[in-house]
Amino acid sequence: MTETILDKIKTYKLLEIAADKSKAPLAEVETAAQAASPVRPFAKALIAAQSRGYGLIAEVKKASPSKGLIRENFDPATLASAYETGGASCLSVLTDTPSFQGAKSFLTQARNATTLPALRKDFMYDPYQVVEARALGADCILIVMASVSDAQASELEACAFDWGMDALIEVHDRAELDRALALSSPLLGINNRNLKTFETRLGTTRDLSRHVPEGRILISESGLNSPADLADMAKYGARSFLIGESLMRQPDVAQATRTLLANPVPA
Ligand SMILES: O=P(O)(O)OC[C@@H](O)[C@@H](O)c1c[nH]c2ccccc12
Repeated sequence: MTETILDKIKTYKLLEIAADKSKAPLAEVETAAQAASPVRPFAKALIAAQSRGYGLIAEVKKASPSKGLIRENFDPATLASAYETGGASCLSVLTDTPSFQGAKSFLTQARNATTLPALRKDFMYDPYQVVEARALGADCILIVMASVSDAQASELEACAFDWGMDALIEVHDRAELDRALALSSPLLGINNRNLKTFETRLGTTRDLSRHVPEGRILISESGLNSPADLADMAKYGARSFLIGESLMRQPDVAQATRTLLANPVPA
């Protein structure tokens, strides 16, 4: 089989993690995590927002492997603050550098500029990264089912819970969804983008949503551009959204966020 972008990411990520561990051993990162800013409730913020309107996890995203540079004028603190002004419930901050031009420091900068809870958006394989996320201030971590085993997923989830954080479990197909439902996190993200091919179809949320049981918070992720897209996804039970590119391309991010969230379909 040919190597996918996800395979390439995993290869460099494991090397990065090994290098990070030799620079800052786990005990050191744990000490930093204990001293970090207290956890802000991430899932709760979405639940509260989607009972009144839409929950938005607004993504601080400079570039992506499929689109290249998305936003030239990029200051994580300014963007995060614009998202908060526009009514976002939570932040997502890319900390991966090789594929997304993100940085670990962006997470801390973005979160410190707001009162919003923040997701560390990165490819997680090792509990070390989860503790590191908390040390950077993260309130939630991402678990991409396409790139971890069941055992890894539950280990990462348990570590997030141990540190008081939430975990967003991301799926793209039925098999990943079934594996995700064996975990206990209520936060379930359906990624409309296939991370192996970059094909993006909102049909992914439409198709998979009917297999999501009651009690999970369904988050539609990627490729969402307009209020009409959100209304469409809401018909399928997703009232929370993870959105990056379409907001990052707007000159006035606060106004674009406000416009996107205005006039939610009734719950
Ligand atoms: O920029 P978009 O199309 O609005 O998508 C945001 C987010 O869903 C996307 O960045 C994403 C979803 N899952 C990921 C996993 C890793 C990196 C990035 C992602």
